Amino acid sequence: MSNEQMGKRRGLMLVLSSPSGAGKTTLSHMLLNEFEDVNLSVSATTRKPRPNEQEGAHYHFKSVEDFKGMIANREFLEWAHVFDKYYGTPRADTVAKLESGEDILFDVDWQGADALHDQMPNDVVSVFILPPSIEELEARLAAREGSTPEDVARRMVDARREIMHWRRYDYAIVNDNLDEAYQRLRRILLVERLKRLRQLDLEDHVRRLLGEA
Ligand SMILES: Nc1nc2c(ncn2[C@@H]2O[C@H](COP(=O)(O)OP(=O)(O)O)[C@@H](O)[C@H]2O)c(=O)[nH]1
Ligand SMILES: Nc1ncnc2c1ncn2[C@@H]1O[C@H](COP(=O)(O)OP(=O)(O)O)[C@@H](O)[C@H]1O
Repeated sequence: MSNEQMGKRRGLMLVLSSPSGAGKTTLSHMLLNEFEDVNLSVSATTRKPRPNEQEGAHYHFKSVEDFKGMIANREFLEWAHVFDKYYGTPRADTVAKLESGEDILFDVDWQGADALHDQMPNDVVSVFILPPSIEELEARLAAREGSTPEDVARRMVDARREIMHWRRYDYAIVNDNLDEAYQRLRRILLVERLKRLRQLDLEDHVRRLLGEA
């Protein structure tokens, strides 16, 4: 069985975190463009859909009552109350996607990353994206469309707080040269797919090797 003929595999949960401005969105888009079997996690939320948003594509839209019922039934891997709305990662959807061999990309802060790891320790692969320097991080934030000096200053305070948690992650990538950083990210994905526990055909393969089938 060569790598190209790799059999059925269990998907993985690729959890990316970074301080705002370090390049997480840019790197995520590159990965989603290259790999059609990697998709962004679809959260549930109590906020109203915007005109261009479709149920199940961007979010699963829920009433507050339904969302609270789902919390009580432990239907979320993790959830949070943000800007007066609820957001959460549905457990059953996530497990079904992993079982169908799909990789799921999560763009969450360190607390979300921790919660996902607690619930799914064998499925989460976590990566922290670091900026090359504090000056460069500030320059990237300032260069973003619509950013104000107050906004940049606030994000820089938040950035230091987020960076302090970098040791919790399996991998860290310094996003200096974008192409180099992306190559590292895709190598992490490709090698993690080869983990023994994710190659679901191996048990049968080895049984056949040993003449036990
Ligand atoms: N814990 C948690 N936070 C989430 C989830 N989905 C979105 N968020 C957070 O909710 C906030 C709003 O999400 P965002 O995508 O920026 O905005 P929206 O699409 O305008 O609602 C951000 O801080 C996200 O990190 C989720 O499934 N779990
Ligand atoms: N390696 C890089 N070199 C230079 N600019 C970058 C690099 N990576 C990202 N950027 C730019 O920095 C800004 C912030 O990146 P973005 O992906 O939006 O960050 P985040 O999602 O972490 O907040 C964007 O304008 C993006 O084009």
